[in-house]
Amino acid sequence: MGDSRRPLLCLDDVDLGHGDRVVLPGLRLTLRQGERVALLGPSGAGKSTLLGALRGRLGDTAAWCPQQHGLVPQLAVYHNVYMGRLAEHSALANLWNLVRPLARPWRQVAELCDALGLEGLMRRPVGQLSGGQRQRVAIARALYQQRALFLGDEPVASVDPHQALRLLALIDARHATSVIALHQRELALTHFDRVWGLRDGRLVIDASARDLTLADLDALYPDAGNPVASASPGDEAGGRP
Ligand SMILES: Nc1ncnc2c1ncn2[C@@H]1O[C@H](COP(=O)(O)OP(=O)(O)OP(=O)(O)O)[C@@H](O)[C@H]1O
Repeated sequence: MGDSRRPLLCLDDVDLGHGDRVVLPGLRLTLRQGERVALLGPSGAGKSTLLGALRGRLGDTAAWCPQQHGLVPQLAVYHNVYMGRLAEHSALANLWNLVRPLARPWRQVAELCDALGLEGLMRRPVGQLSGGQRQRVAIARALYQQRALFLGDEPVASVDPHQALRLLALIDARHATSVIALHQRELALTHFDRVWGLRDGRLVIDASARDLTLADLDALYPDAGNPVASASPGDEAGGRP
């Protein structure tokens, strides 16, 4: 299925990193239209580095949900979500909106907040929300951007497994193509079309999800054989057995 879809972006022997520091040398991969890709790998493997590079190349076609959320704690949920499209409005409209929210964006943000279980929190400063609620505000802001493609750096890391599924379904409903970093291996197999797996600076898995097993994904994690060490990422994500 993957190969028949139109390539949106191809990396062919590209070095990715930060300044002089190469993290992912000689990377080769193709992102295809309509494909949902799970990006897996241990901490420090280069998931954020790869997402940053995709984001740089895809530009305004991609909605972006960063790992650190980038929310302004003093501002209300509404204003944080509205920031997703700040650049589309004039400075005057943005200033006015800060004092007195504009009717149309308010309705659109309210709809998103309802869908994300944030109803009643539109006026609440983000600094007063729980970690899971902040995560959903960050997703709302990315959805509000209304782009064709979604790039997410662990957007479902701090929610329970049931909620993770709901959030991924919401992302899917609004974006045909997505690349999402996550630690929940089962979700990667059940919810995505393709898995990219990074380890030791290399893309060691680039395969259709239906051709992979949990054992294949376990091999990405150097501590997979050690129950104490391997329990921690899943416990944080709430999704590993
Ligand atoms: N701004 C930066 N400057 C230099 N090196 C960086 C920078 N950001 C990340 N790195 C390094 O690049 C490597 C890959 O980091 P990256 O954040 O891409 O990994 P990750 O897989 O997203 O990790 P995590 O799951 O912990 O978020 C790490 O060795 C990290 O120290």
